Parts: sequence; structure tokens; C-alpha cells
Amino acid sequence: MSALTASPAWKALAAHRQAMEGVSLRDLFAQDPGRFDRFSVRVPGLLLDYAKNRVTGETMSLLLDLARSRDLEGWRDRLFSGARINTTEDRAVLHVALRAPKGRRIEVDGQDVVPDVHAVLDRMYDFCRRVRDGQWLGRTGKPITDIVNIGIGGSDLGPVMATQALTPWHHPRLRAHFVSNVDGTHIAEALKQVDPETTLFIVASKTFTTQETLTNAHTARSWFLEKGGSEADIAKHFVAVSTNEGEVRKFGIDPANMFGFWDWVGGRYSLWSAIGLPIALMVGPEAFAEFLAGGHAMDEHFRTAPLDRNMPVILGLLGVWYGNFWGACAQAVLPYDQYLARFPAYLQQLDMESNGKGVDRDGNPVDYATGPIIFGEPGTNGQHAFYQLIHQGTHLIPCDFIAPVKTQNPVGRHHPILLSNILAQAEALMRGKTQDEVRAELTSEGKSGPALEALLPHKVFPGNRPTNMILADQLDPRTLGMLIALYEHKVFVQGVIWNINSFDQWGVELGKQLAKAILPELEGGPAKDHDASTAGLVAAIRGG
Ligand SMILES: O=P(O)(O)OC[C@H]1O[C@H](O)[C@H](O)[C@@H](O)[C@@H]1O
Repeated sequence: MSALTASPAWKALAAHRQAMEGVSLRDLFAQDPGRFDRFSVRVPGLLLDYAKNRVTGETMSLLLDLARSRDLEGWRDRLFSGARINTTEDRAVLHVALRAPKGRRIEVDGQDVVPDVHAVLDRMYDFCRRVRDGQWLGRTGKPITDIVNIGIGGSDLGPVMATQALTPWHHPRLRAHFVSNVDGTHIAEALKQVDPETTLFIVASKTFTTQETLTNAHTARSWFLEKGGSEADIAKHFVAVSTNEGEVRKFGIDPANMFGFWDWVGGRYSLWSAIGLPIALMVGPEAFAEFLAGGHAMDEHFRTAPLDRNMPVILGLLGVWYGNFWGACAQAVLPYDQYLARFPAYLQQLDMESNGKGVDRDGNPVDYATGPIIFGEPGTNGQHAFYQLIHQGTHLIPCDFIAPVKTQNPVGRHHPILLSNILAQAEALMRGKTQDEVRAELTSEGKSGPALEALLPHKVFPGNRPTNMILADQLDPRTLGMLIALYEHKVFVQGVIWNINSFDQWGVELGKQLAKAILPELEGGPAKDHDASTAGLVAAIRGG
């Protein structure tokens, strides 16, 4: 037994879970009209309602006991103080420093990093202004019209998601494109849409060694040269975002056109750094600064709010409750805002790459579930696709619903219709529909006898399905920053409870290693020793 599952706090929760068997949310609401007030938290700009969870006051206090027994507050202090909590890579974890205001001191090895952060931001903002104002000119003297970000993983998903989320703030002359997949189709289709004389490529890679990104970047470079650009013109059309100046130079980008960041920024936590350059170019320095300020506001909330009023702590603990005590292995994230269409995909990396771990910080196998499978689609599309399983299937899938109270596009009745759907889904999942209710409904529709009885079980909704509701006043740079930081800290809280390193990602390495060995075989090299399946597939691709 691990220290976690043997702990009194864990055992108390396990016993409480048994006592909660059969307790229905309907009853909890009926018994307590103050449930919303008790189980909701506001920070300016965001409201979290977690009243539709299988929790009582006792549940929350036992979960908070668990958090305290894992020294959550101590770990939170270590995070913010620049301690090297990413032990397997011997790194600090300081994405919070990327959104710290000027004058705040955050140290790594005794050195304040906040001035460095702001020095890069100032350079980025200066560059953005020149591109946006039309002063930065392409090789033939025309202003930039298209930005192509070439990156993958953390160097793609965050920028894609946030750029899309902030569409109403986009500069009218600029269009953003994102190329991530090594599938040549991705870059080929992007290049079809842009003019080499007015396109700016951002090669974004923390390591600057990522195969996909370098392959795409070389293809973009060759295309640029084929279309009449010279080596000397590259400086006008290619910039790099990286921590690796040597590799940037080798690629042929002048370090003067490079925006740096630091090894204490994890890839999936990097959209606040220079990796956010495409966002800043599209929305402008002022809006990007607001986005950072939103992230910082959530940091301050996480750092200072009491645990029982602390949004990331509450979300994290609820996830532990369902994952470890109710057997839920998935978590749906359902943004009811088309601008947040890529939020679930972004969260997949943030959460699954951070907490998809099977050994604890000391390398011992864990005897409890860790991070869930994250999935989701923007509402209402998901309703017409996979919600069936959430309502009536055999798996317990806690859902996070996210929506803005005020829309950026008040077109006709669209927004009230959208919001009526999000509220209805959460209500339906909580209430369900009993046999008696279905029977009454079918009877009122004129059905009776065996026909009614045959249909009845199919129309019953068990209900009692847990949901969180996160309402933003509106989706703007600030609330977007808050929302992202909320989930970052939620993931951190869970990592602390599970005693895992949420900041490494060794699980992505093996596939990369084997692909390197297989590539020469697909390009005509000698066949190597594989299992029969892989060897058969290699032969099939080679036409053997
Ligand atoms: O930014 P890069 O160094 O190119 O890394 C891009 C991505 O690839 C890696 O395999 C990691 O799994 C990700 O965490 C990272 O974001």
C-alpha cells in the first residue's frame, strides 16, 4: 500500500464514499435550498458552481483534509518560489513568473527572473507593433498579411486555442495559420493559402530539435526560396521562438529574430511566454497583456484564497473524488462558446501529459488512478454526438461546462438558446428522469399496456451525474487567461495529491526513438529486426 492509500485522510474518504452510495443529488437539492450558495465560488470575472456534485459539506471537508495531509499549501509555496519541483528534469516550474507584473520578485537559484520575462515581452510587443502597424515589411516592401506558426504540442495547442478564442480582437489585416503535423498535407495546404511576399513564419520550438517542427520549417524555408526569396530575405520572413539559440542559428535564423524563454517553462505551460507570439501578433500587445493579467489574477487567487474557497483546489479535489473513489476514468470538458472550440484539445495536453503518470515522485508504481482521459467538443455539437453515453451509458463521466454570460456575437436569439442548452444539460444530468416520470409522460402521450412497458426502461435517465458549471462574464483576454490558469493549477493540485511529477513527459519518448529507427527502413535502407506485425507492416509499406 502506498502512503497515500494507507493515509487516514484517504481511508476516511473511502468510508465516506460507501456512506454516499445511494445518496441522490435530487435529494441533496431538495434538502438544502442554500446548496448553490454553499457550493459556488466567485472571483471577479468567473463563477464556479459545483453544487451539482455528489458532495456534502462532509465530503468537501474530508477532501480538504486530504489536501492538507498532502501538504498542498507547502507544494504551492514551492511552485511559486521557484523550487526545482520537476525533479526528473531538475527544473523549476515557473509559468507563474511569465504573468507576474513588473516589480514582483520570483527567483530561480537566487536570481530574479521577472525582469528577464519583461525584457522578452517588451521585445515581442515592439515586434508586434511593427508588424501590426505595417512597418515590418516583406522582401518586396509589402506589409505582412499572414502569420504561419510552425510548432507542435505546447508550441502549437495553446497558441491555436487562444488565438481562436480571441478572434474578435484580431488585427483586420492579419490571418493566422498553424502548422503542426508532420503530414506534408498540413504545410502544403497552409502554403497554398499564403503569399510568400507577405507571410511571416514563426518557428516555435522550445528545444528546436522536434522532428515535426524542423521538417515543416525546412519545407517552408525551401518554399520561400523557390518562390523567389533569397537567403538574405529570410530575416524578413522567419522568426524563431525557442530556448535553444545554437539550434536556431544552425537553422539559419539570426538570433536578433529570436524570442527566447527558459527551461523552467514547460512546453504545455508555455503559451504565456514568447510561444504566445502568434497570439500577441493577432490581438496586439494590450490584449496580450490583459491575457497575462488574467492568468496572474488566477495565480493570486490560487496562492491566497483559503482552500475551501479556492477554485483550482475545489476542481482538483472533485476530480480526485470521482477518479479515485467512484471509478471515473474520464472527464468531459464542454465549452459552450464556439471561440473555445480547441479548448478541449489544449486541455488534453495540459492534463494528460502532466498527470498521465504511473509512478510517484520516488519512482514507485502507484496503487491508485491518476489523471483522467480528457475529451470534449464545443456545445451544442457534443449534445448531438456523445452526450447519449454521458446521460444513459454505463460509465460515470464528470463534466465541466463552460460558458460566457455575455456573447461577443449577440445575434438574434442564439445566445439565450445556447445558454438554455448548457443549463438544461447540467440539470438533466443531475435530475435524470425516473420510471414514474417516464410512465406519466408516456401515458399522457396516449401509450399504455405492453407498448408502454417495453419503451419505459429506454426512456429512464438515472441522473445523479456530476457536473461543474464555469461561467465567465464574457470571453475576453482577461477571462481567457483566468480560465487557462485555473486548469493549470487544477492539474497541479491533483499532481500533489497523487504525489506524481506533473511536469515531465517521458512517455512521449519511446515512440520518437523507434520512429527514428524505422524511418531509414521506409526510405530503402536494410530491414531491421522487429516483431512480426511491425516487420509485416514495414514490408507492406515498402511494397514487399
Ligand atoms: O517545443 P518543442 O521543444 O518543439 O516541443 C514540442 C512538444 O513535444 C514534446 O514531445 C512534448 O511531448 C511536448 O510537451 C512539447 O510541447
